[in-house]
This record gives sequence, C-alpha cells and structure tokens, in this order.
Amino acid sequence: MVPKLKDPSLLKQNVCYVNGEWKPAKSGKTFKVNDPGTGELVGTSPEFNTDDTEAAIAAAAAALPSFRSKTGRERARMLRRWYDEMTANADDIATLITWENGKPIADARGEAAYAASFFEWFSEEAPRAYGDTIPATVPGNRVFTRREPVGVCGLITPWNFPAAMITRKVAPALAAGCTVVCKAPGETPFTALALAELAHRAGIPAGVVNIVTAMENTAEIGQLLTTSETIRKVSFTGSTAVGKLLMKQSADSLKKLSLELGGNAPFIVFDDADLDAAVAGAIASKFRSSGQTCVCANRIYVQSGIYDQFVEKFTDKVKGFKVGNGFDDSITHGPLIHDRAVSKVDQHVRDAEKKGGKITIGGQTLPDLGSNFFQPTVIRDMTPEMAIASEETFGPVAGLFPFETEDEVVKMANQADVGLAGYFFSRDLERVYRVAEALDVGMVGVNTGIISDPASPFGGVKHSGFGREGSRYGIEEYQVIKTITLGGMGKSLQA
Ligand SMILES: NC(=O)c1ccc[n+]([C@@H]2O[C@H](COP(=O)([O-])OP(=O)(O)OC[C@H]3O[C@@H](n4cnc5c(N)ncnc54)[C@H](O)[C@@H]3O)[C@@H](O)[C@H]2O)c1
Ligand SMILES: O=CCCC(=O)O
Repeated sequence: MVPKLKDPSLLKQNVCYVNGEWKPAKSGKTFKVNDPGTGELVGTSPEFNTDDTEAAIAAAAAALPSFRSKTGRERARMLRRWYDEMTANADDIATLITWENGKPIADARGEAAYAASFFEWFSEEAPRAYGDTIPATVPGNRVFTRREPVGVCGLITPWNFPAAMITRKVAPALAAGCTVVCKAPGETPFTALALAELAHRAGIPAGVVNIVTAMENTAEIGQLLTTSETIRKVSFTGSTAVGKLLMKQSADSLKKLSLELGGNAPFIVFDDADLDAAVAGAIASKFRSSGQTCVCANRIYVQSGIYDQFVEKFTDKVKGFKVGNGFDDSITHGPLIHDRAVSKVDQHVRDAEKKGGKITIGGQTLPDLGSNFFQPTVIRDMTPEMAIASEETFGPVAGLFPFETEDEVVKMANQADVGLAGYFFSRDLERVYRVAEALDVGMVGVNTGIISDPASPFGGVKHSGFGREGSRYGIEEYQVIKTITLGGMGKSLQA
C-alpha cells in the first residue's frame, strides 16, 4: 500500500539536505527503506559516506559566524516559522512516520505535534539567553558572563521517534546559535528529510541545518562526527552500548556531549494506589509505541495485597488491543521496527516462561500480519532472575513482579545499571516524597504513566547517560559560558 501525501514533494528520495541544497551521495549509492508493517519498499535514500558528510560539516562551519551573530529574537522567528510549517504539514509528517516506523497513525499525529512543540518551546527560549552579573572578589574588577553557542553540532538520532528526537536536539541548538549536521536513522530517513524541506521553506539559512542519511556507513559517520575538530558538540539518542562508543571516540577532541541512552523503567504500584488509575497508567507507559520508547515501563512491580486484582484488570485492558497496520484506523498497536526487535522480545518471553513466569495473554509472534508483529503480552509471577528484570525489552511485553515492602521494591528498582525514568502509584503523601526522592533515575512519574512534555527536563542518570533535553535546561546543552572581567573599574566620581 502506498499512502498518499497531501504534498508529495515532502517525500525526498535519493537526496540529502546539505548547505541548503538537495544532494545525492557522491558514490551514487542508496539504501532501501521498508515499511515495517507490510515489508514493502517505502523508497531509497542516499548512503552518505565520510566524504559527503565532510561537505555537510564544512557547510555548517561556514554558516556558523553569521548565524551565531543573529539576535536571539531573529532566531526565534525562524524557529517559529519552522513550527508553523510543521503544523501546517502535520498530516503528511504523521503519514511519513507511520509509513517508515509503523506506529498507529493516531500516535504518529501525536508525535508530529510533540515534535513541533520543541520548535515552539525553543523559539520562546532563544531570546532569553541571559548571562550573570557577578560581584567580584578583586577590588576594581567587574565580572559578567555571556552564554555563547558551542559551535557546530553533530546530532545522531534513533528511529523510534523519527521526528521528535530530531526536533528535540535541533531546536535548542538553533535557539542557542549553533549550526548542525544531523545523521538521521537509516530506518526512518524520510521524516527527517521532510523536516529539512520544511526548514528550507521556513527560511532557515543555508548550512545551518544539514541532514545526512546512511545505513551501512552509520558507524563511519559516527566516527567522523565524534572525531572532527570542527564539531564541538555531539548529542546522541540511542542505546547505551553505542553511546559509550561515541563517548570514547569523542575523547581526543574533548567534545561537549549529551547522551540520552537506554532505560529499564521500574513501574511500582503500592497497595494504597487508585487501582484503576494505576492500571491505566501502566498500560499507557508500557505499550506506548508497542513498548519501543526509552521511558516505557519495563519492570512492573505490584504490591502483594492487590497483585491478583491488578493482573486481572491489566490483562483485561490488553484484551481490548487490536494489532495491525498503522494506517488502519481501528488498530491500537502496530508492528515492531524490524525482525531483530521481534526476536529480542521473543527471547525475553521464552526466558520468563522457562523460569516460571505465567503468560496471561499473548506471548507469540503474529506471522499472519507480517514478520514484525508480536502479540501484546502480559506475564505474571516474574522473578529477579528473569532477563526482563535486568534488560530493556523495547517491545510489547509487560512483566508483572509481586513485592511485599517499600524498602524491598525500591532496592529492586534501583538495582538496574541504567536510570532513565521510574514511575509509581500511591495516595500516601509521605510515601510520594520518600519514594520519588529514593528512586535512582532522571525522571519520576507519580500517579501518571506519561511524563513527556517539552517543558520538562528529559534525561537520565547512571548508564542512561547525561544531559537534559527540552525545558529551560535544554538550550544550555548547546551553550558555553564566557566570563568577561573588566579591570580598573569602580573608581569614585570626582567632585
Ligand atoms: N534516552 C532516550 O531519550 C532514548 C530515546 C530513544 C531510544 N533510546 C534507546 O535506544 C535504543 C533503541 O534504539 P536502537 O536499538 O536503534 O539504538 P542504537 O543505539 O543501535 O541506534 C540509535 C541510532 O544510532 C545510530 N548508530 C548506531 N551505531 C552507531 C555508531 N557506531 N555511530 C553512530 N551512530 C550509530 C543508529 O543508526 C541510530 O540512528 C534503546 O536502548 C532505547 O532505550 C533512548
Ligand atoms: O524514546 C524516547 C523518547 C520518548 C519521549 O520523548 O517521550
């Protein structure tokens, strides 16, 4: 099935966006992008190599002096125009997201709005890059600071939010006055390239935003972005393993880094919770994008007094899901991104089953729908020895672990080497403070399963990385503080 775009010129095949122009790979090589729902070809995109990417870096470097010297207000207006373009073309952006990522079209519409919201948010932050006036210790000195753009940035993003993971990086970078080279994910390049077309229409100057694509050459482009002396900052969203590699590669050029890496979110339901709200929150957190978000609940801990009731209500909700092609309006959940994702999910389910977990619903692939589908699955009687207890599944499997006490569950929650999001449901105010403060994660959702908001700082601790995106802190990742000390000041006025 070939979905229709209202504006077909948003589908850019075989060209990347470099220095304000559409360019093929110099080698002429392309790679195929397939619809994860049907397996059919969506299109082909350029296989950029280091040579092609060097040209994008050079364009970003050439554009930097003039772009950084614009006022914050001027950059704000550009971001606002990009926001307006995205809003006007939101249906097409959503279509591209569903086509290449597979998520249900309603979710894709949600993502298009979420992605655009970062342009709106950072258009409002751009004019407010305040420095400080600092009372000096040295007599006669006057000290103040400026927030300056860090320089050319290399951005590397994943396929699970083909639009939002890009805008959450590009918007603060531009607001700060940086120029960027963004390596779009090989699985979902077309949404990224459509965003570039909208940047062009919004009048973002040539060279400020460059979008390159690659599949096979991904690692060599990563190596270039992290070792180039022209690039002063790298921001990456993806797995912890790749984040660590990029950090090692960045060491020699001492880059500023932001790493938004994997999660393994605990979701705790205490006996005193509003049970129906907790079930709804866990469903929303666990099954968003079929479990393929870094903040999805991965380990659901339920206190013993309400465990059986929770399992029953939770399983009942999952019974209401309908899995299928993302363009079918009646479905609630789409495919996984590729067959490797399906086999990881399958391994986690089989491992839990072998170690005594009981499947209350699902548990199997859905070959009749295609090779990338897995049934939304619930497993009860989970134990800490099972793989799901320590590894992110990144798929539609809810493992329900029973627990007895607050101390015990907080210890289990904090045992993970990662710490991105954590959630819990409770109506006891003292416990709310105690547990929120005790969880070793970057973000805590209390009595809610959804925490994503352009106004909220997004990021992790431990092996989930560092840096914060969105919020008033997001722009700081793309700024450096310059201190200016004026000597010989403060002489008194002559009479
Ligand atoms: N913390 C967050 O905000 C966040 C958001 C989304 C996904 N994630 C994490 O990402 C993972 C899922 O995505 P994935 O499996 O595709 O991750 P991944 O790390 O394999 O890939 C992510 C991106 O990095 C690129 N990449 C891979 N190897 C690279 C290399 N050597 N050099 C440069 N780029 C490289 C990929 O092409 C892709 O675009 C999960 O662990 C998930 O938790 C984290
Ligand atoms: O998967 C990572 C990002 C998810 C989000 O921003 O809510």
